[in-house]
Amino acid sequence: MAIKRYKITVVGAGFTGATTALMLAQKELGDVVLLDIPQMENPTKGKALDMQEAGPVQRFDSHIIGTSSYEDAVDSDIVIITAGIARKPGMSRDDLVNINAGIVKSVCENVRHVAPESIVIILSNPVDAMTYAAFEALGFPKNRVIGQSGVLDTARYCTFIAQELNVSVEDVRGFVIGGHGNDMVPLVRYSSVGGIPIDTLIPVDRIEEIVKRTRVGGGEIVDLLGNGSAYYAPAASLVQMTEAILKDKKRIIPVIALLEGEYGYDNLFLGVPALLGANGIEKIFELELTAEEKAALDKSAESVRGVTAILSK
Ligand SMILES: NC(=O)C1=CN([C@@H]2O[C@H](COP(=O)(O)OP(=O)(O)OC[C@H]3O[C@@H](n4cnc5c(N)ncnc54)[C@H](O)[C@@H]3O)[C@@H](O)[C@H]2O)C=CC1
Ligand SMILES: O=C([O-])CC(=O)C(=O)O
Repeated sequence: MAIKRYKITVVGAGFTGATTALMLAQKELGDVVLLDIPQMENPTKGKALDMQEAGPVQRFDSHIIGTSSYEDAVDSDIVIITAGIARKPGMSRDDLVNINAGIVKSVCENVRHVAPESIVIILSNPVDAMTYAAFEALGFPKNRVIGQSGVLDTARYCTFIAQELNVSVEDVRGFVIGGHGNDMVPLVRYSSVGGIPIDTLIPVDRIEEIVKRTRVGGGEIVDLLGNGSAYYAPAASLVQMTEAILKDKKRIIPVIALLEGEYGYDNLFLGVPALLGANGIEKIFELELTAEEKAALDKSAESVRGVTAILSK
């Protein structure tokens, strides 16, 4: 019986990339290729070897290698792109657009050649625009180019709801859609705890606080860290998306997808609820929105469109 070992390449071996690689191995989702620039080859090899040596203790058999050669990424099933600069306190994600667009495009040129059948997940910021840049550079069908923001933003939102009510995070459900910026749209009406709508459990002013804190959740961590941005929850989010695809789980989670008319937007990558399975994005769900929710989404879409437009300048 031939059992396939999946190959997952993580480009960028910094905080998010290295954490993702370890979490992927811990879950034995496949063999992991951790890839960074030639100047970082030895540290990348060192991180990979260190992770590999956790295998006997944590009982995983995934192979992890560190490299700067795209030859090692040949025929990857999934490629996760975390390459790029992270923001520092006082910066917005959008400030990274020019430098990270160059990096993401050059990474995608390589990925296109060595792993033409792969499904690519982008993390680099500003991630909505970077997913657009990746889509153009890869030339892959839209179902195979996916950005990560909604899993993370929803995780933050659910964390705050669970803390507010002192209940298990396992029972909290919610959705954050829109762009990965301060205009993102946590959908209170679609949020529940143990099936009970949160607006019957939490006072309006407290819900507003939770929504506000979610919107600046990345900035809260940036300010605390002082010299970089979040990586544990972002890595966990990438791993959840990878697992949904490799196990063909048909999970419904918010991801950044190319919209071609959905929600009234065209030619725009934006966070929306989607079905993730073996073919990547298998379906986009169009939720019914109130006028207020749609206005909030329009505002978020507008700011993503503004940053994405910088790419063609
Ligand atoms: N979408 C999201 O929800 C999130 C996005 N991010 C973004 O992810 C990116 C990475 O963040 P961190 O890992 O914390 O940064 P980091 O600075 O720790 O790591 C970035 C790595 O990318 C590498 N790199 C740069 N150019 C490269 C190239 N051409 N090819 C391969 N590797 C290259 C660097 O050498 C470095 O090791 C940032 O842009 C950050 O803003 C971070 C967290 C969440
Ligand atoms: O805030 C940042 O720059 C990193 C990120 O996207 C997040 O943690 O949400």
